[in-house]
Amino acid sequence: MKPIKFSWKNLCLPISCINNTNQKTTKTPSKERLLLLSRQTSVPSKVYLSDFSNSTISLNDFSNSFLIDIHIFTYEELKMITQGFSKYNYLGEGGFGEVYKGFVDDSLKTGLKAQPVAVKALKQDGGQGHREWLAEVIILGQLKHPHLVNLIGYCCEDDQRVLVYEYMERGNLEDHLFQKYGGALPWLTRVKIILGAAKGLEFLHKEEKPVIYRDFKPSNILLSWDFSSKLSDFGLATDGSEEEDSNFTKRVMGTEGYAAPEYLSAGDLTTMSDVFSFGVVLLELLTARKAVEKYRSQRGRTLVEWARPMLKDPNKLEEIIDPSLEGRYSVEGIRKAAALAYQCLSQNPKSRPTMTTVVKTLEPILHLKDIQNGPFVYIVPVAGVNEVHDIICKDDVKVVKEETEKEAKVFPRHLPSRRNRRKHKAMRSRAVHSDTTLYKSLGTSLYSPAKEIAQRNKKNI
Ligand SMILES: Nc1ncnc2c1ncn2[C@@H]1O[C@H](COP(=O)(O)OP(=O)(O)OP(=O)(O)O)[C@@H](O)[C@H]1O
Repeated sequence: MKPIKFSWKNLCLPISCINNTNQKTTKTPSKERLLLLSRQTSVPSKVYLSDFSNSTISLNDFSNSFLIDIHIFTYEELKMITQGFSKYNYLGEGGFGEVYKGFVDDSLKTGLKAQPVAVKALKQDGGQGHREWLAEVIILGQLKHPHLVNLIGYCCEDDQRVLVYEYMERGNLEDHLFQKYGGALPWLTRVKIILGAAKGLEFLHKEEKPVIYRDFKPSNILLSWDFSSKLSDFGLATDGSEEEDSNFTKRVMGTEGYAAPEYLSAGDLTTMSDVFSFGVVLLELLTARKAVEKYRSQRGRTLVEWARPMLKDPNKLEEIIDPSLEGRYSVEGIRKAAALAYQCLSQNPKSRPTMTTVVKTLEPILHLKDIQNGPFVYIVPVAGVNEVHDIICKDDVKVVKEETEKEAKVFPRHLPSRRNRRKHKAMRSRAVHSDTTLYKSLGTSLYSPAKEIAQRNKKNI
């Protein structure tokens, strides 16, 4: 069930639209600044969302010198690369509009790398969509980071507003976490995903004018082939420059179940609101339960209300952890992550950690080796060694050996029956493959990245 969304997408926004010449302008504070910027030829300055409010200046009016590597497409070009927005290229639909896969190369624009792209076309329902589109262009056009989805270009033609992003092979986290694709996400993959998203948020918060993302949730976390995560959907983000417009900042926008209590009750929007939403997503990753599940009784309606009291109690914690992990996780890692979620979900924004602290807390969890029934134990038994040998390296084998010896000492006489052994193997195999893949992608001491790159080039991924 889709959570209710309250945003510009369903509220009318009293902000000027670009190219809207009928707009009544009571003041034009930024017009001069924008004209000045447009004439700059050397080092481009940053522009902020407020530069466009109450202004009749459009993005097209100045040379986009402030945007980094952004291409301007015509609507015809986008139609061509998506084969006429064909249903075969359809990726999905959000509040902004429909998303289609396409392919670009330098025959379309000089210097454009050959790559698949995601083309997001604004619904033609007028109103707030322009502001969302503009926020994406202004913010993602100027901020580049490995954990923010890369904006490749845009189209602004008559009423058409379209965004072109790098294509993310594995879609969004929501579909993986809530099992649209089947199979549970392994523990280390979850940690890798949430750490990447945390780094994206940290980067936004550390900007000179901190960017508040405002819509942190699994469907806005996109995943690449190796489960690297990137934040997308900056339509609700604000760069803090709109503070003076109380109508704008006090209006509550976001997605039900993720918004911070002080923002919901008083409209107080700070970077700590994002930290609260981050805590909700971390909780979703630990429990594989949705932030809002309508079928629950009124008392425990939200995930936070239900789970937060159990996060600090090691005995109760086990009760809320995603059962499909089947115990294959680091107990220490789970405890640290749960304690972190607890802090992020504090009612008092001042008690929440900054995203820098969040990143520092999560990073070591990725390297904890106390994974129960983990991949290292699996690959030793007689059957199956050869089949996984190709995907492991020397150091893996060393760890495997140590783990096996440790196990043999602790449980010398309780070997599993033949039937159970087989069951065990089948249960583990999924995690073995995925977590070994993850170690590879992390480039830890367990894996040599050069080998992977050579393999990928061979497969032409
Ligand atoms: N860059 C991308 N690469 C691959 N798939 C994408 C990309 N951007 C969006 N999608 C897919 O397109 C669909 C719609 O995404 P979109 O971001 O518009 O909405 P949403 O985040 O699902 O919902 P909402 O707008 O309510 O937040 C989703 O299935 C998403 O995974």
